Amino acid sequence: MHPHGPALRHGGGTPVARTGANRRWMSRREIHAQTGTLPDRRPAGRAAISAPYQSRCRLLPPYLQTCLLPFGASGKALHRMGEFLTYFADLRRDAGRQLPFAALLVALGALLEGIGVLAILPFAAVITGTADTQLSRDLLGWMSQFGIDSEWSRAIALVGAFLTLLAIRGVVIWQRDTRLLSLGLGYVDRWRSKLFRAIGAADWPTVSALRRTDIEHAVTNDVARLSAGTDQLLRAGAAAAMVLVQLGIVALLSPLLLVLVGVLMGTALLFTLPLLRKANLLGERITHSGRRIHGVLGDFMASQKLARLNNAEGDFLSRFDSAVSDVRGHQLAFQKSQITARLVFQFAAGVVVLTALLVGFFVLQTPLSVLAVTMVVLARLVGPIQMIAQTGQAIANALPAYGALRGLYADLLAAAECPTARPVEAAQIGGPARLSLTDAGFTYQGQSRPVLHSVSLKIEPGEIIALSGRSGAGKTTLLDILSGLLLPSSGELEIDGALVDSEAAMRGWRSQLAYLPQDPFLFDAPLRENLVWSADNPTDEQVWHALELAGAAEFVRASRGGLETRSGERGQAFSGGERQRLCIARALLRNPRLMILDEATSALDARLENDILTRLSAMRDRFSILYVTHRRDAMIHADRVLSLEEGRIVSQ
Ligand SMILES: Nc1ncnc2c1ncn2[C@@H]1O[C@H](COP(=O)(O)OP(=O)(O)OP(=O)(O)O)[C@@H](O)[C@H]1O
Repeated sequence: MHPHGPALRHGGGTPVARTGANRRWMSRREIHAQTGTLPDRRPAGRAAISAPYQSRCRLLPPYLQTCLLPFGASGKALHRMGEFLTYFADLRRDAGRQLPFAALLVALGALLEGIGVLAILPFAAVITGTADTQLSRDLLGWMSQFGIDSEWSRAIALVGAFLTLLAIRGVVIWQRDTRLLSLGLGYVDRWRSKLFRAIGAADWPTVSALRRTDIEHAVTNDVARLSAGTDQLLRAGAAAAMVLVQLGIVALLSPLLLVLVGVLMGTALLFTLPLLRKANLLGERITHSGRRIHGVLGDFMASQKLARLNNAEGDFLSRFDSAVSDVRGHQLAFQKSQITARLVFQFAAGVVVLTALLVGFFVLQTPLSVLAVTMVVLARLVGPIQMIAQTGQAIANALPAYGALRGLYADLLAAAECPTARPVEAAQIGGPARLSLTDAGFTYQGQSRPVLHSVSLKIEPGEIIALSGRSGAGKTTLLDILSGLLLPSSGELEIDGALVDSEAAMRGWRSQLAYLPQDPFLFDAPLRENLVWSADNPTDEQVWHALELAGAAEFVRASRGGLETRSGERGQAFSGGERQRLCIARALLRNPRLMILDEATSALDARLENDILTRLSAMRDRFSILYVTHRRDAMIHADRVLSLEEGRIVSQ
């Protein structure tokens, strides 16, 4: 056995189920623990976010469902409540140990607000010279124990106490608000980061099936909506605490008033309940139309040149306008319903305040100072209660964004490659690889027709093999299997005698090879960054050497910035042939044991292609080479030429 064989076999991770390309490396129980949701048992290969996304949510506990159903709560409403509870539990879990402290600050802030309001009573007593409540009498008595008897000394003491209270309240509220803000921001940051990681960790069939613009929309728009909703929810939590304390004060002053206020406030809140469903529906539509905007924009940017050449900008523009106007329409409808709710509530609140005043004065004969405090309390309650009602709408509107994020995350986790796989560095092994593929078959997810049928292929160390075949014959699919991106649906891949049959082994194998796809890719970054990106800190000397071998040194030297030249978006600053040569240099810097070129020299003229293949062939003591080409001239460098036809190797 090859000394490095076990490294390919092991690396941790237990497959839960393994059926060719549809593998699961994390159990459903694990996924549930991380996301609060259970992924479908459907294969992960086609995990594109379907729109509208069917979020799978943990349902409400059965006892709650039983309680709510008689009140006409529909299945959809229960589903939405379940989704909200899942979101809330997720937020709570994420806040972790910060939560009790934040809750303490919220409670303290609310209490200080309440005490501040109650301080009006002794003030009123001092100003009017009458202590008409027990609280004022107690406080005045307590002050006279300390010799604070005169009106002036009482007023000064009260002003001093009030200012101190205000200062403490300021500090607590500042602490509370900054904590809540960082809780909310941290939560959405972690969502962004875990999505990003999950994309990186998901297997190739899943990731390649995702639409790039859907991912962009999820990581930007959906997360931004979740952020706005979370921020409002946390602030509403603080407001709710304040409302509770102030209602406590009303209860202290006059329990009957409390009942009155409670009944009328409840009625006002009920006005907003029907709007929740609408807010949720509009949220779903905003998510859907937002994705369309990203999709059209992505297609337009990717096909700029073609769109201009075909005068097709108008088509993109009308699709874009239609999606933008849809989003605007839904947002406008949502804002209108918020405005309606606000106005309805303000009207109801006016009725409450006036009723409380009239009932208190004429029916209950409440003392004037108590009535004054009650009015202050009620006036202060209107804002927070209104905010709580609006938060309900905002959350209902943001829940579809949360559902989309959670669903995408669950799909990605279900397709996660073994997270503990430790790839073996090529430099540690060295020397060209021996590769053996036996009876490999492959069928793409959702397709009935196999792309590859019983393909067997051996590459000896240092061997150079050319692969040709018609378009669609399955060449790229075969290369993806040989490079450990796809697991064959049947058959086996062995590297140096070790079976590549697990995610860990696939990751390990990928770190030992260099793969040059048909479309050479460069980031919008300096050339140096582009070249050393996947290598192990090469020196400038090594970088230039690789550039020489790839036939790229000359034009890099000639460019004004040298290695610091920016390559532009997707390498636009260089021609197709130059990009290919830069990518070959990057591949060489990886010290690969197998070099795979999928028509990676197709943009070069025959002389340059010949030149580069000659130089690569001279390095067969370092790596084996497998290259796809259709040019007869290019095949002369190969020891063997294979031809693939309809998924079968027909000549060797
Ligand atoms: N992700 C995918 N999902 C479903 N089918 C796919 C996928 N990728 C490729 N196919 C199908 O598999 C077949 C082989 O594709 P492949 O890209 O391997 O061919 P190829 O020989 O490399 O073609 P070309 O020379 O045109 O690049 C094609 O019929 C293609 O439609």
